[in-house]
Amino acid sequence: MVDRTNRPSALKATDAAGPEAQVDIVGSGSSSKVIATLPSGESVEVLLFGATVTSWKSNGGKTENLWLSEKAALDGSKAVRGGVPVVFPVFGPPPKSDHPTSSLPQHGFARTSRWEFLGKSSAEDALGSNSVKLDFGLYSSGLTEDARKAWPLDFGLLYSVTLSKDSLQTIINVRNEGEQSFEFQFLLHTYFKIQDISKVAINGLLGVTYVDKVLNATEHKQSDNSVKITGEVDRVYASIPQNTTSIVEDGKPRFDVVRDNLQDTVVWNPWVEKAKSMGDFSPDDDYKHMVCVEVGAVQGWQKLEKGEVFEGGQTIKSLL
Ligand SMILES: O=P(O)(O)OC[C@H]1O[C@H](O)[C@H](O)[C@@H](O)[C@@H]1O
Repeated sequence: MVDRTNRPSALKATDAAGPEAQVDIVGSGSSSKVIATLPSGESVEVLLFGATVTSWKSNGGKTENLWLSEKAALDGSKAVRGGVPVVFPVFGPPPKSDHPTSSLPQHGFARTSRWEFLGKSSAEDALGSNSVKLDFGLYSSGLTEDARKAWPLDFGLLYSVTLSKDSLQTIINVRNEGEQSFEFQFLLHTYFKIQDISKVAINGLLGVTYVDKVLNATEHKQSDNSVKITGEVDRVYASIPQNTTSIVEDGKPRFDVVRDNLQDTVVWNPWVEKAKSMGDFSPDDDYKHMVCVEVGAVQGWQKLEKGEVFEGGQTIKSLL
């Protein structure tokens, strides 16, 4: 019997989430999603396929914070282009050979697996504002045959998505449920919706060393306080001492991304040509309205021995 003690005490989807937050399961099969709405109108939508957050609205439900491609597949046929795909157990293309992840596809299997909805719980903060937490689980037994074959290790993932009035928290708990140790990488591939990429600055990375994947994976040091995006950007910032990366738009703070036990952040914008070349990126010029700031543990590997647990994630504050 597999020990699944990282599962929360099971709350059924039909249980009341406190007097006020509304939680519904909508759709069926691979298109099923969980929608949670606070009494003040803020909402979050999570597709069971990939446990992908596809929408997060703050500001009483008036402001969508996440970018989602018009051509994103939302039927389980491929990873979602937009929202917050979960990357596990490998980031990017896996090592070519001699690594347990070598047979996996780019970014691993978490974003293309069907997760279980484990339940919801609600809380009230000191100021009396509600929040609602949605828990999702993925276990080795829930993988497709291909994924299980490619990575035959026993693990349990518990992913908690907490919606509060002005923030969204997404936390992963990885447990080694087998006899053998394993290594993994993890990343939250958040697509932020922004008005105009030419007015965006990403702050909080000053002095950090990064690998520039556009410039042949060369290493550089961030020497400006702000990262500006004026062309294709694909950078892996590693071992960041600051906890918060800020997205500033037109001089005004737009999002704060606070890392919890994750040391790395990828900044990605495909720009003109790459956006055009991706069949599920639409409209073509929407690279102007998105930027990915992806928190993770992607430099080297996290190792878990039998029974060990890793926990890490992010809290995003919408500052509009
Ligand atoms: O096209 P995908 O597999 O979803 O990957 C999208 C992007 O993810 C990350 O940001 C990587 O750093 C990029 O190199 C990659 O292009």
